[in-house]
Amino acid sequence: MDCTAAGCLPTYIVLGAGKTGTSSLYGYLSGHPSILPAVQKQVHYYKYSYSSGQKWYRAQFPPASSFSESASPPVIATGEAAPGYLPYPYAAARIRADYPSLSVKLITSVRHPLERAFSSYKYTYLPGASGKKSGYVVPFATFLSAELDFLESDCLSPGGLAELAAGGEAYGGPAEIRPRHNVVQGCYELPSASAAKAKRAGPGGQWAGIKAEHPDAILNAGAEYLTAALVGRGLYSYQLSWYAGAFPKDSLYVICSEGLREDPAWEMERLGSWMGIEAGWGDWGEIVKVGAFNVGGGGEGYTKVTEWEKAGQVGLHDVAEMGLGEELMARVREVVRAERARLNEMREQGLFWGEDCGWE
Ligand SMILES: Nc1ncnc2c1ncn2[C@@H]1O[C@H](COP(=O)(O)OS(=O)(=O)O)[C@@H](OP(=O)(O)O)[C@H]1O
Repeated sequence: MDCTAAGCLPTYIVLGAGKTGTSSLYGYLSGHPSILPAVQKQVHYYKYSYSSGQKWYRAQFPPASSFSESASPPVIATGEAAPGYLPYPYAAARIRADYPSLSVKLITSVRHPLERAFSSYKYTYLPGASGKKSGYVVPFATFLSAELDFLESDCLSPGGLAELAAGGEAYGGPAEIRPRHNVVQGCYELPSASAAKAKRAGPGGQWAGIKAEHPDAILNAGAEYLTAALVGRGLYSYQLSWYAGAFPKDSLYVICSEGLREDPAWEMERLGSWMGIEAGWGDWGEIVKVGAFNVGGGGEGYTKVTEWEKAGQVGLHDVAEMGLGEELMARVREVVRAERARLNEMREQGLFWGEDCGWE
């Protein structure tokens, strides 16, 4: 471990994309006797608090005296999970700069992009969840359709916003790991010259048609960073490619959130052994019995645990409830198929550990 008088750097970091099961992942890891939690799940250092400095960051984790390789069981790991790291290439560059020996273990969970999008949408816009602003509540299908148009025409097209925003100030990292696509920032967030160049208003360009038709549409309710890119955040492969470029192949572990729902003990055993946690040191089966974290979102939902019996089909929504017509559903499936194929291609190149998530 990298410890100084100021404290220890985490041995693992969960790179969240938002709404992909990271609260459970962090909750289970923190439940193991060989892994100590941070002072809070969402330290957010590499996104919001980098200017606080590394001394501050080290103080977010237990001191060196808390770890011992000779204890029984050994206590050898600590870490944090943040929903906002994966989509931002500057987070990859910052993490790399903080770990010159590239020794940190990077874990991310990916979830069926449609389920992820609906979870974000519900969390922010549905009555009760949003309730923050009054106005026209844009149906999920309308958001999706507008975003798919935008992805095709402006964002992912050759020379589009995602490419234009790769590198440059938004990134700020070394040239050799410069991303080829910066989807979330480039297409949804930067009020940049690149957006103007592509003749979009940006940010919010994906909503141009919705704004014109419904001037009272609620667009920026609450966690806008989660909802501006309902589909874009689920294009994990583009985001993972920065980490794959910045770290050795065996530093990255990708877990399917569907696996974490269906057989959490097995998933955690596999992940634990990749992290160097030996089988006899703790009982993952017992640890995951606690339930599922952050089901249905809400406030600081990442600390909320729902017993498995009450959680129902965690992370599986009724497609009928989403209100997508056949044509839109077919478009979504095409995007999901392409994303699954890109992830599998990276996996086959040995870029990260994990399995095909089997998304349809
Ligand atoms: N064990 C397990 N396996 C798979 N999926 C799970 C699990 N536990 C929680 N969840 C679902 O993950 C969603 C919350 O994700 P996050 O914790 O990453 O959200 S956040 O971005 O930190 O707010 C949230 O999805 P929704 O309920 O659809 O909102 C959780 O239900």
